Amino acid sequence: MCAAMVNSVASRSARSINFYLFRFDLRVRDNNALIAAVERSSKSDYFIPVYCFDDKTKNQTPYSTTKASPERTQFLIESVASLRGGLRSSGTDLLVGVGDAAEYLSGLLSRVKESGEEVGDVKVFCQEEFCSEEVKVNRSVERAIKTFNQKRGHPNPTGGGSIVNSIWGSSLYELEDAPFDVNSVPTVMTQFRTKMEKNCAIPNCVETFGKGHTCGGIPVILKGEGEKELPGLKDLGFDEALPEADKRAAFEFKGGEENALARVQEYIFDLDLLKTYFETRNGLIGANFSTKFSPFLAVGSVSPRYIAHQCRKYEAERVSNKSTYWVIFELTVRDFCRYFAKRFGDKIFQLDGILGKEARGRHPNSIRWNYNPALVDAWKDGTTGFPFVDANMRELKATGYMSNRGRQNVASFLALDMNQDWRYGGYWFEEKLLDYDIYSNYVSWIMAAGMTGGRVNKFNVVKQGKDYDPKGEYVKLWCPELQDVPIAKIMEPWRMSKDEQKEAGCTLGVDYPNRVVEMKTFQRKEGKDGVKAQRKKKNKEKYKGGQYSIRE
Ligand SMILES: Cc1cc2nc3c(=O)[nH]c(=O)nc-3n(C[C@H](O)[C@H](O)[C@H](O)COP(=O)(O)OP(=O)(O)OC[C@H]3O[C@@H](n4cnc5c(N)ncnc54)[C@H](O)[C@@H]3O)c2cc1C
Repeated sequence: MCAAMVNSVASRSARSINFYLFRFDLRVRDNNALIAAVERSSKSDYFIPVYCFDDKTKNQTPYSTTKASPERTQFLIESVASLRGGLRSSGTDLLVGVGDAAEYLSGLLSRVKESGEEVGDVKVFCQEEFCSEEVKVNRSVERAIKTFNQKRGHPNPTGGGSIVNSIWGSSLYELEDAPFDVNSVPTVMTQFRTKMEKNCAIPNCVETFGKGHTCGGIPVILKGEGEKELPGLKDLGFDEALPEADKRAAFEFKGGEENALARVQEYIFDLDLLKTYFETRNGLIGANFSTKFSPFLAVGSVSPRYIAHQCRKYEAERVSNKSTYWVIFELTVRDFCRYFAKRFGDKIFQLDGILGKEARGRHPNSIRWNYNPALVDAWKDGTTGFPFVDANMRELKATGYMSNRGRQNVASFLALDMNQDWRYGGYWFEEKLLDYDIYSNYVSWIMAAGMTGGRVNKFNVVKQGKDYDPKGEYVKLWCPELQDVPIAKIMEPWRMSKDEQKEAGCTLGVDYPNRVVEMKTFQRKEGKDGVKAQRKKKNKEKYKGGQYSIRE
């Protein structure tokens, strides 16, 4: 149908409605998808920011986990509250629903229509997400609005092919600048990073929503909706009150954009920690060995570009070194996970990852996966008898955080030492992590399990414990029963004699568990793709300074 005909059917007084559906981009600053949506709307259109809480996070997954912990849900509530505050300061509001987004949006539309107001075209904008659950939400929103259009006899019920408009966002590098198409996203991080750094500059931040743009308001009938209180934990299926936070927790921040920006300012400038990040990043205890930006990035309270620009500012004002670059490097790893998921979609959730079932038994990385509930439970509870694994798993369970070093070790241990279906680990992380991010989590898991086809990093959890926790402080923090075990044996308590166990007040099998599995000696592939060869190559790759570029 041509535009002239559409205009002739829709009344002149009808105002179009553009929804902006927030998901993992809960911020008003440097939100390029939000700004693009405003730019695609006319000032005479209504512009309605919306967030819909999932009320099914308490449901069981096929891996006997839930979709979120109460702690992460609380962090999310704080983040949405902060977003609403930010939108209000920008002259609009945030309408908040609980449950199905499609039902919520069509309910809002019906209310506008029932108020007697004539509704023009309806569009929904959102940040692009590319795994099945989010795509399913988009499809059901598309269907619901099409049905609304059909019922009201709109001449163009399908919105000309796309009612829902997904816009790429929350990455460091812009998709359209990438020197490859989506089907050729490199599957090896080093290749991805080199290509991005060589060919792309990190774009400038976009202006804060509401500053440079005037957008249409919210229909009068829906104004009260924005005044509704946000749901609490109980409305989302959890107990009202959270258990008291563990005093040993490394992450002790509240959610929200202001808190995210405050943490960026604190870490980079106030505490002046950026210049030593490379040396401290493998730490295990406390808030400051790494940035702790991840929970904020996961819900989108801050953008990676904003962080990159703050790093560049720091470099200009204070010092530029390997550490200042390395935070950008890590954000590039985050990008890698997003781009990888964009290319492979739901394969990141599948047992054989991108290798596919057909490679089972034939690919060098192939594994015969098992599922032994007792072993998986021991892993989850931190009772495997391997102190470095147990300390990390107990920290995750008690606090929702685990260092990157810890995550790599426990993932490798579950998948490659215990040989358990890695998805039990992926889903457990999904439930527990405060910084759970669909792409970073599942891409990291399939990489840990060797299911991307690249190099397999099998971690020796005893050696890693000795290297990264040489005094056993971290292990003792989370496994206090090992407090008096001699330091030489703290990562392998099974080497203690009966007398030593008695002296340490730690009898194996009574005070601390016996090992649930033997650690395997893993036959690594050698040759040009082998671990030794790769390591040699890596050691040659010296830091040459400022490898990323930024649009000033
Ligand atoms: C099995 C496994 C699962 C993981 N699951 C998640 C997850 O659900 N959410 C998540 O944000 N990170 C995940 N990571 C990556 C990493 O462990 C965390 O991002 C990091 O520990 C968060 O702490 P930080 O913010 O202090 O990180 P920093 O070391 O300060 O790094 C700065 C930022 O860079 C990004 N980053 C750093 N390392 C990685 C990485 N390996 N992969 C992707 N991004 C990275 C994060 O956004 C992080 O906030 C996972 C890693 C593994 C091995």
